[in-house]
Amino acid sequence: MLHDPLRALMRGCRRAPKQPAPKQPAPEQPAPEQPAPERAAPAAPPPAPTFAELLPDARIQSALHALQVRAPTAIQAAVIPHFHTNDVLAVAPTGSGKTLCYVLPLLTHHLQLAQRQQPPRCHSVILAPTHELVNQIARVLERVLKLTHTRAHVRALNSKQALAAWNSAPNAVNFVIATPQRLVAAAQLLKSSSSTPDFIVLDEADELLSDKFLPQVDDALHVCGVVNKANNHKHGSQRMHMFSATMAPAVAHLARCLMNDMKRVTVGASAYGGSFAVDEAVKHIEQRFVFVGGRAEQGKVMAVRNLLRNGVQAPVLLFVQSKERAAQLFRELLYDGVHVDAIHSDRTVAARETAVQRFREGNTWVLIATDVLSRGLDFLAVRTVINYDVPSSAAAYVHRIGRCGRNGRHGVALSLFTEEDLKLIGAVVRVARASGALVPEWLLRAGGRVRADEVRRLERRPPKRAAVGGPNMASVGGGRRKRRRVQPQSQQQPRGGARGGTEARAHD
Ligand SMILES: Nc1ncnc2c1ncn2[C@@H]1O[C@H](COP(=O)(O)OP(=O)(O)OP(=O)(O)O)[C@@H](O)[C@H]1O
Repeated sequence: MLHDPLRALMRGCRRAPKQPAPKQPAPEQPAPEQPAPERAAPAAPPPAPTFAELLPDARIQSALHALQVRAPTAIQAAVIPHFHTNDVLAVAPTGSGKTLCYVLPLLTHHLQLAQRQQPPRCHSVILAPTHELVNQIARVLERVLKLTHTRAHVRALNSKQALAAWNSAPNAVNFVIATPQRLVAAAQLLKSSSSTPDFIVLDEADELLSDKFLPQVDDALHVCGVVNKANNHKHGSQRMHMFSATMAPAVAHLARCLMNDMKRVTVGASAYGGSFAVDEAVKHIEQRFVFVGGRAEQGKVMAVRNLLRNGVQAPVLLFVQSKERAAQLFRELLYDGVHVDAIHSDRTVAARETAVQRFREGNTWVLIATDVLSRGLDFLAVRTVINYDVPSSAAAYVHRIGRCGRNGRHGVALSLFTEEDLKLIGAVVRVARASGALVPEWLLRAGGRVRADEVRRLERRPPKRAAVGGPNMASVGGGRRKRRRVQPQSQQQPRGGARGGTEARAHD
């Protein structure tokens, strides 16, 4: 259901009617004696701007040097020049550096305010859909701030505890990074820290503007003073920027309604009428589809066991459809002695943070996750993504596989499927094909075409699946089976020296 103020905004935001194409005058015939005009050589594309041109501040230059970030990526080169003058809707592949697209200009703004010796206030709000992404953005921002030797107050509002900590010490902040729900809960604190922020950034914007988050985002934008609930008018003085690797046309339309002087920037040839920036994204990702037979659950567990024993390179991110299935699969793999952990919305924020941290450090080889982890997280070392359950939308597929093959590294994305998945896999294999993957013809033919309303229904309510494992599996055996050790292949020793020494822990 669309929240009222945003619905009202959308009503007021009609597409401009299509103008009939102006009539072209009939081309003049060249006189017979005249030679045909020579075709002008196509103009060479302008050279890509450098960071020194985009962000001339010497402190930022030296921070980028320390980070070994030498040249802007295509999306950075396209977005940064417009950051202060337009609202930007940026769609670019996973792993293409969208975070620095906004972190660096926001830092420039902070440096300029500091130079003018303005009293400290909250000038920038960044919204992201998950705790983990809020943490990651805060980490990137704090790292760059440190490297520029700049004083700034950053608040990452990703949990009740973080909110309580701000409440107990309500100091001024400059940057707030939050999930929409936490930002709304911090409304009073934010008000005392700023009249209205100058910049609002929506990372993973299409997720934030989906039905799941829209009411919260609506309230959060109201808190930021973007949308005035009394008259549903947008304030003109702020800049709002939105980023994602996927952007369905309907969401782009809603985004447009919320923005002023909008500039849309898309990097990478897009598929599905501009909904996905995929081709560039997955150039480094080998996409494979593995049929695991008709007996769905047993076949899948066995396939995962075989893959972990014989072929895949750790660290592995393994995506499942629901938190229940994450817990079930966790138990199965735990009994195999795999260094496994699971992360999903039923776990506490602290447990989720520990799971992410241990995975980053190489102590966990296989991290089982629901889609809470599919967006935005930058695990540079991840070699393999396994879709244990076929995602319920092509957008989810793009984000999931984008967790590997980042920043030019090689990655492998394996999707397991059964006969039951053929309906779901149609959209996925078509996106895979559009992004250059070799998809067998029979699979393209077998994968069903699903109507748009059915796709939306599946996104809201994914198909029912039998429990992970099935008969004779550990989950049924109640833990009486002996634990076995499975060593996933890895060219790279997990960092932290924990190979073989760290026990996976049961959380569920
Ligand atoms: N100009 C650059 N040169 C080299 N590396 C870069 C550059 N910009 C960003 N990176 C690195 O690329 C990686 C991916 O960046 P980032 O997480 O911002 O991608 P993203 O586009 O937000 O991806 P996603 O859509 O999955 O969220 C990060 O490790 C980041 O440090």
